[in-house]
Amino acid sequence: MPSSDNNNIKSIVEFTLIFVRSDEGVLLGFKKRGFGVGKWNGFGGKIEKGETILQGAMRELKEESNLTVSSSNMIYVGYVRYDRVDSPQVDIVYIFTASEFSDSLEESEEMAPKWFKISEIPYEEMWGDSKYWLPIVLRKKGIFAEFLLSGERNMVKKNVEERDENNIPVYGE
Ligand SMILES: CNc1ncnc2c1ncn2[C@@H]1O[C@H](COP(=O)(O)OP(=O)(O)OP(=O)(O)O)[C@@H](O)[C@H]1O
Repeated sequence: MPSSDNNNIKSIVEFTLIFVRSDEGVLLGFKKRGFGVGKWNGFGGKIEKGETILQGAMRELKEESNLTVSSSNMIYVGYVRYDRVDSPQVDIVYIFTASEFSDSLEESEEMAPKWFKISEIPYEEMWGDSKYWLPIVLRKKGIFAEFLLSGERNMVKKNVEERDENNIPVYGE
């Protein structure tokens, strides 16, 4: 039976996000403009038409920090799904880590990069959901997380699952 309940029709927007690790800790960027301005986050952005998720993640890291990570050093750890009660847009954010990289760190027009010790990550100056799942990623575990948001960014519901390496979630499966 065809349905007139359009609340379940969602438009998916896919993003990438990478957390680069080194002896100095984890690399975050301070967002200087656009979505998330004034917050610290990993590096990433929208996946463009014609590129793979992996290519998108590598391109955004390069654009925003000048670092290069080869595809074999990109580690996919899972994804975070953001649904909204008041909008049909669902954001899927594919999360990567890497600890091998080349080229020098540079500030970009979008991001000011800085290394943080794990114990000094500024969760209060990041998106509010990060504190629920980033610690899991930094313990080298897989992640599946879903958040239901309303209004400006109130969290209505959350589900955060730590995953083993043989159970990393793939969106759409
Ligand atoms: C509720 N939903 C969300 N909550 C928290 N973080 C989210 C998110 N949805 C996307 N993200 C991340 O935020 C950055 C967007 O960056 P954003 O500047 O929009 O992307 P991109 O560089 O492609 O922008 P331009 O369109 O080129 O300006 C990028 O790291 C992406 O992973």
